Parts: sequence; structure tokens; C-alpha cells
Amino acid sequence: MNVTISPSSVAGTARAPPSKSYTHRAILAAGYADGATVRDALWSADTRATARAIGLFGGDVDRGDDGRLEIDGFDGRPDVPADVIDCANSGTTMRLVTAAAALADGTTVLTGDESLRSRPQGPLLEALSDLGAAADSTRGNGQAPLVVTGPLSGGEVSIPGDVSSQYITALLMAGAVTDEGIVIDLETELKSAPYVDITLEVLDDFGVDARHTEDGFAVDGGQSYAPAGGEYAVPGDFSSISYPLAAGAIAADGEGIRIEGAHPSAQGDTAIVEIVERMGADVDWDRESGTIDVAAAPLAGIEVDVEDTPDLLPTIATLGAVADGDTKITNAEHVRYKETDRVSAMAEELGKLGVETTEERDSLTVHGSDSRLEGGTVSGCDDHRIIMALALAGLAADGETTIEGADHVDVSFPGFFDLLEELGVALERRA
Ligand SMILES: O=C(O)C1=C[C@@H](OP(=O)(O)O)[C@@H](O)[C@H](O)C1
Ligand SMILES: C=C(OP(=O)(O)O)C(=O)O
Repeated sequence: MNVTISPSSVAGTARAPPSKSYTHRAILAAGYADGATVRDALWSADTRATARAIGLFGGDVDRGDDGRLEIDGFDGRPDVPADVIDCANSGTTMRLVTAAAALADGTTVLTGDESLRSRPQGPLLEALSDLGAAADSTRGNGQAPLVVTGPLSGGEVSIPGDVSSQYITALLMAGAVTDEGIVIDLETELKSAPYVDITLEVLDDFGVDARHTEDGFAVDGGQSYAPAGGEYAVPGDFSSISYPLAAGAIAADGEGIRIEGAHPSAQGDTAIVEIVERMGADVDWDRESGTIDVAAAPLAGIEVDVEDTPDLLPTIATLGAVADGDTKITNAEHVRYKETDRVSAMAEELGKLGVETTEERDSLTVHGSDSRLEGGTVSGCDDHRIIMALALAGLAADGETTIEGADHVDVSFPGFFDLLEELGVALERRA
């Protein structure tokens, strides 16, 4: 699908979609448990991939009309899957499910789409091998397809922290049901650290104890997963909230827009509220009611460190394109290991719209003042966040912006274009 956006102003109310990160963890935690009900879950291409894995491990995920997931767990160690696990486009699924598969007494094969088959899995494979399983890349390049043979016994392992925090999440979640537990020593500084905090929070909510240590993290073995009251509720997603929030900052009419479902949680991406405010937008976040009101204002470039918040880079780059002055996004090397290399992708696609950027290995500077945001045709790069960020640019461009391959929003925000239309954006979809 191609989507053409006409320059538009926005008004009205947007409901935040449920958090993708919490949903993945809650589905898997319910799988490790005897089962659970997960309320307000995100049902997107990525979370469906995790749900499919639960089915192949001997559990079941049933989605009711009200969006609740009724999950039968595999209760501890998973069965050996009767088929290959297809993680589609989802890095979180591949990392978390690979460690779960290593608990099974047999062999599991995992694969994914072309993008996922190019992302780094080597450090996780090495860690699982050090902890008693056999874990390999079929091509010997540290990328999927992966072949994992358990069972994983546990122990102490060291792993880099600057490639993906999902390795840590994967080991902590699986470690709780090993015999020995897992002690993780970080070889390099942890990036995307708030995602491990989300994991610790979900583990705690499922009655599992895991902790920070001086050198990293640790989880004791022999634990059981069980959420209090058998139910778990997923909070709103602040990476997804970044798009309507930025849309409001860029293009809200006089009244501004309101975002609902924005309660505080462990998500590092709540930083987007302060970033948009620092750029000059008029933002009011009522944490109690979970509402954010945003009104547009002339934006000014700022410096933003995305060490903790890699998924915000595309949104911030677009904000920088409409702002006056330079927006420098630093500490961004790990943003290159996502569905696509998002540092290069944003530089290249914004460039097609007349935006000047300077790219370095770990930073992207967007020269707002030197840019004249024009309409044009851009590639969505088969990456949900690039597509949504480019759609924001289309609101303020001088002319129509066509985004090719826009279907991928289904990965994290299936109703994204419907929401833009509800907010008053003039857009056209073509098959
Ligand atoms: O654990 C998670 O839910 C995620 C962790 C982050 O990845 P990295 O830890 O690989 O940076 C983030 O980019 C991704 O969208 C979701
Ligand atoms: C990088 C992302 O997710 P994942 O790593 O799960 O593919 C994302 O949602 O931006």
C-alpha cells in the first residue's frame, strides 16, 4: 500500500495504542505461567508473532472480542515445537523466544522476514551456549535462521550491553525457570536500559524476582510465574504516542490535540513529552488521568541523547526537519540495528523531501533552518517507525508526500492511518 499525505492541520483526541514491549513480555510471561488473562493487549503483527510462539510451545492464546487475551501457559519449560517459529519482523519475539526455546528438551528452529534475518543475534547465541544449550546461526553469521537445542541449565555469563537490551530481557525471563538461575555480567555499557526496567517490572508483576547487580543483572532459578489475580493489564505505548504528540506539535490547529491512555510507566520513551516541550511546543501531561494536551508552536532545534530511547529517533528527526536550527540526535549507533538502519534511512528519506542532514556513526543532525520541507515520494523502508515519522513530515511539507510500502505500520500501530484521518489529515491509500 502507498499512502499520500496532503499538508494538513490536526485536531481532536487520540487514544494511545497498548504498549508493544509490555504486551510481548506479558504474553510470554503468561506462557511461562500456568496461564493468565492479558487485558488491553496490543494485537499487531509483532505481538501476534509472540502469540504464535506460545502456541508452538504447547500453550494457547485466544483473543476475545473485547481485545483480552486468554492465555494457556506451558507452565515452566516449553514443549519442543512441532514447526519452525516464524518471528516475522519482530526482534523482541526472536530474542525472547530464542531464550525460551533453549529451555526445551530438544531442537527449535527460528526464522523471520528479510529484515529480521539481517539483525544481530550472535551475542545471545553465545550466551545461551555458555549456559548449557547449543545455539547456532544456520549461516554462521550470527543471524537467523537460528537452531537452538536445550535444555539450558543456567549459570554466569557475560554479554555486551551495547547491541540489544533484548538479550538481557530474554535471559532474565528464561533464567527464572532454569535450575541454576542466570547471572549476567555486562561487558559494555547497557543501551536501551529502560527496556530492562520494563522487564523487571513485568517479572515482578508475575511474582518473579530478578535484580540489578554491580556488574549487570541476576535472576534465581526454580521460580514460577503467576500474575496477581490471574490478570495483567498493559499500559499505553509511548513510542506510539510520539507520533500523535509530534503531529500536534507540528500541525495542531488552535485548540491543539489530546492524547488519552498516557499513564506513566517504566517506558523510557515517555521522554518524548519533555523533548517536544523542549523544542517549544505547548504540552501539558496530566499523569493522574493519563492525558496529554499539545498545541503547536514554532519549534526550535535541540540536542537529544537517544541512548535510552532508540525508537524515538525517527520522530525526533522529523521534528528537527520542521524546527528552526539544528537538531542533533546523539548516542544513536544502536539505532542502526533495528528493522532497518534508521539513522541512514531517516537521512536518506528526509533528504528526498529537501531536508539537509549530517550523518555520523552514532549521531544524526537535522539542519532545520537549511531545509525546505517539500512534498515528494519516499520509501517506508519496510519499517513501521520510518513510515510513521515520514507521515508526520507530510503534514508540514509543501505539497503531497507519498510513502511507498506503508502497510508495515501493522507491526506496532495497526490503526495509525485511521487515526490520522480521524484527526483531520487528508490522505489517500492506494493498493
Ligand atoms: O525490549 C523491547 O521491548 C525493545 C527494546 C529496544 O530494542 P534494543 O534493546 O534492541 O535497543 C527497542 O528498540 C525495541 O523496539 C523494543
Ligand atoms: C525495534 C523495534 O522492535 P523489535 O526490536 O521488536 O523489532 C521497534 O519496535 O522499533
